[in-house]
Amino acid sequence: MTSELDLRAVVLLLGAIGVLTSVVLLHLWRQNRELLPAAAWWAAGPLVIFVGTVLMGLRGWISPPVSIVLGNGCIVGGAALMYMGSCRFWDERLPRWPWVWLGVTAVALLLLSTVWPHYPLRLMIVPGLMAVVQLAHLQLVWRHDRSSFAARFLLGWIAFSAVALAFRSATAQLEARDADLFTPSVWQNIYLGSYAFSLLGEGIGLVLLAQQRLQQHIRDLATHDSLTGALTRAAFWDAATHELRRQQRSMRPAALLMLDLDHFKRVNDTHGHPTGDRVLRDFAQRVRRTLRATDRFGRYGGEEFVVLLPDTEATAALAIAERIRAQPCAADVPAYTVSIGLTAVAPAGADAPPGVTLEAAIALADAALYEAKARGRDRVVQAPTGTAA
Ligand SMILES: Nc1nc2c(ncn2[C@@H]2O[C@H](COP(=O)(O)OP(=O)(O)OP(=O)(O)O)[C@@H](O)[C@H]2O)c(=O)[nH]1
Repeated sequence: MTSELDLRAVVLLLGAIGVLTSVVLLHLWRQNRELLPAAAWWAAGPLVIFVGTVLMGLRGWISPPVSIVLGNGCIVGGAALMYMGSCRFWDERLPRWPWVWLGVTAVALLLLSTVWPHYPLRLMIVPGLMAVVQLAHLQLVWRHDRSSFAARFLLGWIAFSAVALAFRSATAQLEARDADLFTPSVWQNIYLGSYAFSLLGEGIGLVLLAQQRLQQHIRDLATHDSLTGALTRAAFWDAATHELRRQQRSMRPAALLMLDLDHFKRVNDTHGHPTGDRVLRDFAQRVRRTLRATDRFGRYGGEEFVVLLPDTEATAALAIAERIRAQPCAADVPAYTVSIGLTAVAPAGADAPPGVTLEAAIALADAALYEAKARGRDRVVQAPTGTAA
């Protein structure tokens, strides 16, 4: 088994896998620069690893410092770039000084090993350092996503490579001092084979992760209003109908709010349409700040919004509506006010009769909103209870 594999060819094959991965990731980045800046880092990683494998493949033809120090440096650096890509992907700070010191120490030890050849030492340092990078990467992905298929796939491959690298580092002392990367051994075959596979698996995992984010973005575009980020009318309708049925089945209360900015036409006419847009965005932020994650917030049309509050009694809903109304607006937009109509959607058998539909609830909240406008605006009006039939 030891002599059947040409290890130089395996190392170059590993680099070629890196290039393929890199081309796909680079393509993803070029198509979606704004959304996937991380893909540039991810693409750079395997490319740098490829350079490293070429430098190492040229061992014997180029000087040892270039082949050993730069080659190994590129391989560790490539893995670090992929890790940094994931930091960018989840908006985490890039790793700082401890990593620089670790890298500097490793380069110094590798330089030393070119004048004082000691293969086991080198073998301990390089896979050891890469295992540390992979463990950090593993921990990062684990913290952000361990439920999606893409993340699980990636986690599996990173874990596999971390184990292979740690194992190689731990068994380094079994090698002869004057051996080198291409000295055939069972461990070397297993190690290089595993690393090539894990690089491919990791690359596929990163592509899947990027694709998952793109899909999510497309889904968001279809269901969210691009100006305010609130659900579109159709998406709100679907979500709220589903939620309302659930509330009614489990006999829990809910409330519905219709919100309309006051004299919004005047804002547009006085300050211009772009300022009107900023007001709408500010208002949407104001509402979101007040709501819980389970509440549904949609743009019903123009400057009219709608909110469904599950598990909320009328008195609590009134307090929430008041909080939205009374919140100060941002300093960079003209002052504006809002009128809110509210209706309680009580469970069957309580205030409201069974089977209150979303349509009926909206009609009630809308009537209350009309009342709020008629009474002078900038206020919350609750629809009379027991009228949701
Ligand atoms: N800037 C901006 N304006 C919008 C948008 N959608 C609707 N509008 C404007 O919102 C205004 C709504 O005006 P009206 O329906 O008369 O209501 P209002 O002036 O708020 O008066 P009341 O509701 O009675 O207080 C119109 O001038 C629309 O052009 C938008 O996306 N951006």
